[in-house]
Amino acid sequence: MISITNLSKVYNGVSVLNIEELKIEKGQAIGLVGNNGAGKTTLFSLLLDLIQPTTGYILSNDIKVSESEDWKPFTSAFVDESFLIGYLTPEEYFYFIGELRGQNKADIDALIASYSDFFNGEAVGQKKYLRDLSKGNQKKVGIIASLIGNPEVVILDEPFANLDPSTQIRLKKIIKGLADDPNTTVLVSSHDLQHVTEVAQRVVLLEKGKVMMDKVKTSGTFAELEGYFKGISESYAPTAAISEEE
Ligand SMILES: Nc1ncnc2c1ncn2[C@@H]1O[C@H](COP(=O)(O)OP(=O)(O)OP(=O)(O)O)[C@@H](O)[C@H]1O
Repeated sequence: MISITNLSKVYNGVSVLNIEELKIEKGQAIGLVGNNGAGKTTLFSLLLDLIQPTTGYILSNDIKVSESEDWKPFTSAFVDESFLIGYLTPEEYFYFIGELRGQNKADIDALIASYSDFFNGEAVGQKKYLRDLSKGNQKKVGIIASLIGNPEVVILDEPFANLDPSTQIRLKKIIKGLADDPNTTVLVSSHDLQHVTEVAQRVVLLEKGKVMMDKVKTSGTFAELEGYFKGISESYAPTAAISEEE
C-alpha cells in the first residue's frame, strides 16, 4: 500500500504539489491525469525519491521512501529517457536491470521474446545503442525494462506519448494485464483520457498540484473527465473572445 500524507513541493515560493492525503491500495491501477504543469511528474519523482518533499512523506509498504532504500527492490518505473543508459544496447540494458532484479540471462531472453510483438522488429536485435534509437523505441525499452522481475509497484509517466497507434494498443493490453494482477500496483499518467480510463481502475485528477477528482472508474468516468477539462478550456474563452473583437 502507498500512503501519502501532507505532501507538498514548493519551488521558489511556488507550491507545485499539495496533497493532504492519498492512499493507494495494493493491486490498484491508478490513472493520473492533469494539464501541463499539474504536478504529475513531481508526484512520481517524490514517489521514487528523485526529489525531496518540502513537507510530508510517502510510505510504500510502510517504508518512508525519502528515508530508506528498502522500497526499491519492489518498485520500478519509467519516467523519462534519463532512466536509460545510452551506451548500452537494449539487450545489454535489460541484462543489466535483470542483474539488479535477480533475473538471469535466460529469464531476460524469455522476457524479450515475450514482448517481441511490442518491439515490432525494432529496438531489440538491431545492435544499436539506446542513444541511437528513436524516442518511441527508447520508450518501449524503458517500459519493458520497468517490468523486469515482476515489481510490486510500477510507475509509468506518460507511457503512451511518442508511441505509434499499434504500440499504444499493445501497451494498453500490457498495462491492463498489470492492472488485473492483484499483487501489482500500477500508476500511469497520461494526457490521453481515453487510454487512462481504459487501463485504470481509479482515476486521480491533479490541477495546480491539488487533487481535484479521485474516483473509482465507472462507465461515466471518461465523459466526466472530458467535461472537467472542457470546463477549464471554456473558462478561458471570454478573454479569447474579447481579444478577437479587438
Ligand atoms: N526543478 C524545478 N524547479 C522549478 N519548478 C519546477 C521544477 N520541476 C518542476 N517544476 C514546476 O512544477 C510544476 C509541476 O511540474 P510537473 O512536471 O510535475 O507537471 P506535469 O503535470 O508532469 O506536467 P506535464 O503534463 O507538462 O508533463 C510546473 O509548474 C513545473 O514548472
